[in-house]
Formats: sequence, structure tokens, C-alpha cells
Amino acid sequence: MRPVYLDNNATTRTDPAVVEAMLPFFSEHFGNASSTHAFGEHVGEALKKARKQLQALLGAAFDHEIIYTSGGTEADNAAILSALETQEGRDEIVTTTVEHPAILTLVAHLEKTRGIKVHLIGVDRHGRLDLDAYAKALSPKTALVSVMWANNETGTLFPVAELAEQAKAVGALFHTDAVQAVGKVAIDLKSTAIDMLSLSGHKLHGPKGIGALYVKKGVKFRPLIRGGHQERGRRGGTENVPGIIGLGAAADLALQHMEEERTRVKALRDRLEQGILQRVSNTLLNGDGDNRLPNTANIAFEYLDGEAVLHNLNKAGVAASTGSACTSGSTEPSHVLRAMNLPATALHGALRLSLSRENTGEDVDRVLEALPEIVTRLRAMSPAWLAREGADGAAVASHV
Ligand SMILES: Cc1ncc(COP(=O)(O)O)c(C=O)c1O
Ligand code: FES
Repeated sequence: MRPVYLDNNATTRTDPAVVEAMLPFFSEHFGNASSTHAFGEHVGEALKKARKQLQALLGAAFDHEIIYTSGGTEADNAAILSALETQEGRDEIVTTTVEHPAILTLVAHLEKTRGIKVHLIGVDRHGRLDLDAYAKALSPKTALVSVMWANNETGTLFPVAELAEQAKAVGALFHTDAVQAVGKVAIDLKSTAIDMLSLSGHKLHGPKGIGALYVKKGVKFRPLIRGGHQERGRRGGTENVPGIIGLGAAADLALQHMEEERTRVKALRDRLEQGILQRVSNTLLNGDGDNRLPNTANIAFEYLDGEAVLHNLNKAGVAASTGSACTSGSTEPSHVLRAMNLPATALHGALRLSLSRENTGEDVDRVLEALPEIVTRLRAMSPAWLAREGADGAAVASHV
């Protein structure tokens, strides 16, 4: 049976058209863009076009607002470290409890080694940001705010445009980790107060190992990687030419497919989600209702271990994850679901199903066929579930 891939928030398949666009840049057009001879010439032109393609997806005012990086993690690191250098006299960072480790690991390190004060803003049961706490945390000491656009585990969207306005009002820079949002939701940076934005190629059917940091014109930037004059001196090192070309092609395709993602993919996701909730008892939908990425479903099965559900789904030919790529395999419950205060009975039972434009109705049917039986079988072996049934039974009896 054809395997079903529902782990697109971990990574996506590089679109065949993207691979096609990249291939010549490994062979006939292998030149270095910095060279003045003919081998480099064609490369320079192609890079310019790719930059324009990414600019269009971001709605950026200028193409030189884009700095290519090795991916989302590097872009996040570059943004935070730059802000601390340029925002003299300010030594506080405001971010959230549900950020990706690319942010959380770095800010924890900065707190420990540089005495930077980090405000971690929490979320409610649906993953919505505590806006009062956010407003209170902002001050003239805030160097940078970093709030993700879309959460990788639940797909919940944060109101980054409004948050950026608030940050601007206290003179803080605003960065957003938009790794999961770019290509899935409409973005028009020129009409926002967002100063910096991180993205990653492999989350939007582009190649791995390429990403970008958008830095709004006029915002001071200190390079993370110093070297040659590439990227206007803001990121040294020979350009990842095939990667940049691939990211441009992926951006172009993402723009073309954006409407489809919002309608067809969302309809598939909704059918999948509703189908599971109807067929399986004691399930919780994690995330903010409609205010979510159109492709992401995060569902917790009470009294079960998500890893066990996942393992059995894998055997049925369905690839998904328990929440996040990097923490899968560990027995620690997700920091995102913990921050959302999920009931203890559900904390370990989460399953993330993340779709893309490559999924079909048949993929959804496959999950809906396999999953209820898996959950029933696992619950029949779960002491916690059996104890709960007993307890419920007693509760029912006491009401008669
Ligand atoms: C929200 C978020 N930020 C950052 C990253 C890291 O991106 P990359 O794998 O390109 O370093 C990811 C990928 O897992 C992510 O989901
Ligand atoms: S995706 Fe969250 S831990 Fe890596």
C-alpha cells in the first residue's frame, strides 16, 4: 500500500519542479556568483530572480531585505543576537513559552551566560497568547520581542502584526519565527511593523539547509557569520546557489497554491479532525479552533501514549508525529502542550497530523479507517484507561 505522509510540519517533500529548477546549478551553472567570468554570470542573474520570488511571497518592500541562511534555526539565532548588539542599553527579551527550541534554547543560554532577562509569555488552554502579560512585559528595557507566527505543534496563529505594533511603541525590535507560516498563510511584510522574520525552505516544499532572515530596511543588523561580502556583508560564505534557486522556486509554487492550501487542504484537515473526534471517544483537539494553520491537526487521546498510537499508525502505512520533530522519541511531554495546561490524562497522548497540498482524500480515509481500531486496541491494554472506565462506571452508578 502507498505510504501516507502526514508529517509536513516536520518537513515537506521537495517539489519535483523545485528539484528540476535546482539541478542545472549543480552542473552546467556551477560558477561562483562572485566571479566575473562567464561561469558566474548566469548564476548572478538566477540568484536575483530567486530573491525576487521570495520577496513576492513575503510581500517585502525591497529584495535586499532578505538575508539567506542555512535554515530557520540560523535565522532565529541571527535575529536575536543581532538585536542584543544593536539595541544599546536594552537587555531584556520578550518571547513565549511555546516557541521552537531554536528560540528557547538560545534565550535560556543568553540568560545564563549574559544575564539577559527573558520574559516568557504563557498561553491559555487553546494555545492563545496571554495578551495582558505581553503588554506588561514590554518596557523601555526590551531589546527584542520574538513571537512565532504559527506554532509547529498545534498550528495556532499568534496576532504578530498587532504584537509588533505594541513592541514598536516601546522602541523594541520585533522578530517572528515564521518557519511554519510562510507558504501557508498570506504575508505582506511591507504593511506591518515586523522588523525581522525567519523562514526555512524545507517546510514549504523547498530543499533542506536553506532559509532566510528578513530584516526590514532601516533596521540595524549585525552579522552572525562574518566573512566575505556576500549578502551585502551580512552573512559571509559562498552562497548556497542550488538552495537559493530551490527556495525561490518553492516560494513561487507556494504563492500559486496558497488559495488551494486555504480551501482544499483545510477541508481535508477538517474532515480528518472531525472524523477522528466522532469515531474516537475521549479525544481532545489541541489548538485555537479556526485561528490555526489550515494544514495542522493536533489531537490527544486520553489515557494513551502518543508514541504507541504513532507506532501502530506507522505500521498501517501512515507517517505522522507526536508533536514535534526534535522531541519525538523522547518520553517528555511536549513543552507546548504542557504550557497549554492539558489535563494530565491527555498530556502523553497527543498526535500531530500535518497535511500539505500533496495529500488526497484517500489519505484521510486511510487514517479514519486505521485509527479508531488502533485506539480501541491500545486502550484495552491500558491500565489507566481500564481504571478510568471503572471509575466512570462507579460515577454513573452513583447517579442512578
Ligand atoms: C517553528 C520552527 N522554527 C524553527 C525551525 C527550525 O528550522 P530549520 O530546521 O530550518 O533549522 C522549525 C523546524 O522544525 C520550526 O518548526
Ligand atoms: S520541532 Fe519542536 S522540538 Fe523540534
